[in-house]
Amino acid sequence: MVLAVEARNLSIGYLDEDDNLVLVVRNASFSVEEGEVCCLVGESGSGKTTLGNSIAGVLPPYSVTKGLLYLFGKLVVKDELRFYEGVRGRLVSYIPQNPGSSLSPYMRVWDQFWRVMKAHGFTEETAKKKVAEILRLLNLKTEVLDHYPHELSGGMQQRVAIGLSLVTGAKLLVADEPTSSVDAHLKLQLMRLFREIKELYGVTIVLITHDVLLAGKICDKILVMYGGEIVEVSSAKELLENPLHPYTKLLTRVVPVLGYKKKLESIPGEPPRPGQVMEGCVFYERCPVRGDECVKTPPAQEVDGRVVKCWRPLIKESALLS
Ligand SMILES: Nc1ncnc2c1ncn2[C@@H]1O[C@H](COP(=O)(O)OP(=O)(O)OP(=O)(O)O)[C@@H](O)[C@H]1O
Repeated sequence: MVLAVEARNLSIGYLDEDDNLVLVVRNASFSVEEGEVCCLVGESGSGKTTLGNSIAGVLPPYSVTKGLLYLFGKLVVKDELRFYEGVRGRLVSYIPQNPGSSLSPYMRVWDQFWRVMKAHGFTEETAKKKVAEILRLLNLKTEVLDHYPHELSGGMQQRVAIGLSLVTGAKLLVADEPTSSVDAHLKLQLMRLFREIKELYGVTIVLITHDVLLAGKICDKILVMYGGEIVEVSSAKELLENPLHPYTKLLTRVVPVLGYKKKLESIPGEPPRPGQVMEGCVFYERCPVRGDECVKTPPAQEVDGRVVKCWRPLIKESALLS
């Protein structure tokens, strides 16, 4: 089994105006197998983008890293040292939050493909073939190649940007909230597209989303983040059918379901502030099943091949949560 991503005690932070280190990802240890579609889910500010950026090699230079990160066995983060040279584009491609805005407004679509592909050693003939294949997959007509991005709809721009991330042949795609700027119907289509991409090209995909139900529809594995920590890692099916962490359970109730009238609930209380020093469990303040032991930091424990960071995993449905 090849691991596309392996993180060991990875922490990431930024320096605040007083030069204090604010950790926004803490001690993340997880792996993503080659060919898996893995989603990072969690509320806004939980550290998903920062963790995704570390995998994609797009962390800002002023960020601070600790711990280890490997991509396909290649060490890319070793504490404060980073080794992304030759990795971005070749091993990993990044699709930003608003992919359309990553396109150059001054170049026709074909020129944008050609610029990238030329740099990766394609001839014009092989590039044209490859682009035609990718456009078919993305359900785009070849006419888009003659257009400037502003002449295309937002959804088309998004698919062009996804196409650009595929042409270099990277083995790992990281997409940050790729569905944030499209309507609910297109969301599912776009997420399914990622699955098709995985099936056709065998790439590993890391998707960042706050929508755990959407994640459940297309992912193999879900990592749930809360307050900078990974609190649960599970297969998508098991996580939705039987969430182990109380936070995961609550998270599945706050997302609207397309086509169903469902009363939405919110999770009472506020998530921790970035850098807030916490004793004990990171979810303590908002947890409906907390107990005395939760003032101590829970270890990441394995339950039936899943990982949960909680003293009181919901192995049985808790009466307090129903
Ligand atoms: N470049 C940066 N410089 C300083 N602080 C940052 C930077 N990027 C993110 N942060 C801070 O790190 C914390 C985690 O942010 P991050 O964007 O990783 O979370 P997220 O879960 O992806 O949230 P969202 O869904 O809103 O994007 C936030 O408090 C944010 O303000």
